[in-house]
Amino acid sequence: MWTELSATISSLAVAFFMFEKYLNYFPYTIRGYVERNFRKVVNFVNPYVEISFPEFTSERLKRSDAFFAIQNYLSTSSTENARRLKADVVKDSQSVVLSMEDYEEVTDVFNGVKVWWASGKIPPQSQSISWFPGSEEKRYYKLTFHKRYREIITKSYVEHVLKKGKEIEVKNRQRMLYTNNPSKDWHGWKATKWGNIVFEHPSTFDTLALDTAKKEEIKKDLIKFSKGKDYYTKIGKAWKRGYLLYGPPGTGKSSMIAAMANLLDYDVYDLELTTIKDNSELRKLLIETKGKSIIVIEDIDCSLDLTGQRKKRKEKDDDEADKEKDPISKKKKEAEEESGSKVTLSGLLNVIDGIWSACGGERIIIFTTNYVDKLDPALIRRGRMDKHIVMSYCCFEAFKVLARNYLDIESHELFGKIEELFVETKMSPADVADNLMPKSDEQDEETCLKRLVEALEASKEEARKKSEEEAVLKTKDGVVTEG
Ligand SMILES: Nc1ncnc2c1ncn2[C@@H]1O[C@H](COP(=O)(O)OP(=O)(O)OP(=O)(O)O)[C@@H](O)[C@H]1O
Ligand SMILES: [Mg+2]
Repeated sequence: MWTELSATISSLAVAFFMFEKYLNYFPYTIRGYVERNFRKVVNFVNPYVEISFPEFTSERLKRSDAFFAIQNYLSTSSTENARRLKADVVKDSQSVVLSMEDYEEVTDVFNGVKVWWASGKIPPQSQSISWFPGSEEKRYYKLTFHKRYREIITKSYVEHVLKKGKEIEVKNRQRMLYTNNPSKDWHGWKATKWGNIVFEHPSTFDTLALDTAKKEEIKKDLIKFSKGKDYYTKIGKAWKRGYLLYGPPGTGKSSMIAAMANLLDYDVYDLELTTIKDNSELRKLLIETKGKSIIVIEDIDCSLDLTGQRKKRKEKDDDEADKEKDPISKKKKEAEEESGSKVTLSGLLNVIDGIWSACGGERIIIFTTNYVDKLDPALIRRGRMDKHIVMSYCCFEAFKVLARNYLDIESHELFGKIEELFVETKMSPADVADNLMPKSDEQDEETCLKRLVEALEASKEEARKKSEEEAVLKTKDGVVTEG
């Protein structure tokens, strides 16, 4: 009896295999009918359940996130099992990610339950000629398991696969630096609002010359934020954080942004406000940004006249009536409006923490400026710009980081003199770095350090002269007023 039963099962398996394989050769009109009835018979004896995950969801153009998560998940297990693999080169040709070829099958075990994954594709139904090769093919993954484990597989296993797949995607993804395209280029074939290139800035917190305690504080703040999804939900706040970086030129504001992106593995969106026409365009741009990203507006004080906008508007209202009457000033006003950006302070505030800002989550917004006093207080209040970081002139501790990075030295006899000079002189880390950098093979550390000492002394002398001149001017002023 057993022999007979096993023979029946194997013939059924063979029949099923043949059926699946040759189904496509049936005439299209009767294919559905044959398949339906055959499946009825098979389902009666087949104890296995199948779930398929198609590449495209119902909206034809949107690729399914689940499909990619599964692809990534299977890339780890399939490399050991599958015989035919596909290779994808990621991270600037540095590593290869392998995934299953079409019609391959691999097994996986979850909590002692065995499942089968197979990949396949449905060939195009129509014989149309397409500009995009392969665009009509519909690929899918098929998960097969015993119906006894339906509960555990549909509830826990699928969730586990999607989660792990997303984690792998984050690890493998190439980070991007985006910048907004002018809105006149937003239309047409394949037009996108953001242009992108691979983000490869080498700056890290280790190479950043900054007070150690401050560096650690910023790092902790960033890591706490990146892990804070549940916390932000609990307190009812959008998962985003604003940083304001301010300080004189060359003090490392841009380098700090790159270091932050490298620490958290985030993409960077460099937002150029001057090319955005109005508030609604600004909002559209923001909606198109992805999570795990840093949105940067550099030199916010120069980007737009956001500083005095509120005040100006008030003044404007007063003499609006007079100007409207004058045709020349009306024309001028129109021309100004056409050429310039109409992004307003309130538009920007809305984007940072209005109702729209919550779309997506896990975003850091950074403003940089050289003149913090010029900014409207509303723009930088806590809650909008949660953390204000001042980047100041180089101190001795910051110098030691630069000396280690640029010259590979921890100490030198000139360090004592340099420490003294730093107390009295203001020099940006960019200038210090420039002096420390050997300009030819002949220049050793001694030469570079001496050059720095000379530069510091020159700067000290200059500062002394300047303060003397100011003192003279002040006394003169005093004499004049008294006189
Ligand atoms: N704190 C720093 N640590 C390490 N390198 C620095 C630091 N500050 C400046 N540099 C060096 O100086 C160069 C200029 O720095 P960066 O562009 O970050 O300055 P910035 O503050 O953004 O200046 P700006 O206000 O003009 O935009 C960088 O290439 C970097 O090598
Ligand atoms: Mg900069």
